[in-house]
Amino acid sequence: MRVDVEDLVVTYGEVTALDRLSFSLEGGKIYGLLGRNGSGKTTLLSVLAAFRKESSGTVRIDGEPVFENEGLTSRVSLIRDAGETTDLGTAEDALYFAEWLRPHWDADYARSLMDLFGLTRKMSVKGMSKGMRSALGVVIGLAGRAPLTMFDESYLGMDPPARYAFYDALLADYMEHPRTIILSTHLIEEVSSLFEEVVIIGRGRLVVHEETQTLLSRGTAVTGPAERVDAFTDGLTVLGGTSLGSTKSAMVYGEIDEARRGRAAEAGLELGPIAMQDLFIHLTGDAR
Ligand SMILES: Nc1ncnc2c1ncn2[C@@H]1O[C@H](COP(=O)(O)OP(=O)(O)OP(=O)(O)O)[C@@H](O)[C@H]1O
Repeated sequence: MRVDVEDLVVTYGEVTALDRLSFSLEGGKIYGLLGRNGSGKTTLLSVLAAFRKESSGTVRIDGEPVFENEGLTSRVSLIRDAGETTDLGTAEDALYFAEWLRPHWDADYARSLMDLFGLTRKMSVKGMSKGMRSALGVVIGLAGRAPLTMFDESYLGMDPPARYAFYDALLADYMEHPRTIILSTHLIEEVSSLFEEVVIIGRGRLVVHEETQTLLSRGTAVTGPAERVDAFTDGLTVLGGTSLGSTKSAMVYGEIDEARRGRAAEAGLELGPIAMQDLFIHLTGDAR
């Protein structure tokens, strides 16, 4: 599903959570939504899911306004950090409700995901651990197959094996049933390989919206003898670096053109990729 956000403002009393935010997602991809604490990610996803009304600006999904649009309710799913369920009833009740709400619900798939995460239908939601609740939310989010499915740090409560099982399941199911998926996360390195595009927000504003590969191509690790690395990176934007003996590795932000690449090779320097997390820290460092 296509998502268009234009000049979106959301305020809570004196606090401006989203500040004239604009971007468009063409849909049919897995998107990463990144931002530091309080940057507005949850607020944005809540508006996209029609849980919250915009103060001003417009939000459209497949060209339709979102708020109080009943036609979109079954097609848009937001799984929040504590899962999508209330405290009441059992896992079975939660699955039953999700099946009722989601026209694309796949009951067999839900069953296999419950097994994967070690959940049983008779468990009371109230008695579940944080990780189990998150896993139940993930089951509901995946098996619902909503054309726009959003996970708001929904899997943070899960332990690493469960999280990796979620990433694998998500990718496999997305390949079979392509849809628009937005993942908000702080675990950037764990999930960044899933993202086709990344949206980074800071202080309620857009910092970057880019294809993942394009964003990653902006960062380069320059490694070699310390004094040659320093000479090569002089005048470039250096994000940070590490040294081991006389060898140094510096992280550079910005395009390195062919001529410079040639000079690096002549100087015996190695050029390699840097992690998305490092780019994120650089891009959002003072954007709180
Ligand atoms: N219900 C609320 N009432 C008042 N202020 C709120 C409310 N919800 C969010 N805010 C404020 O809006 C801003 C954006 O918060 P939001 O939860 O959307 O950010 P976030 O990027 O999801 O943060 P985090 O990564 O910490 O979960 C913050 O300044 C926050 O304090």
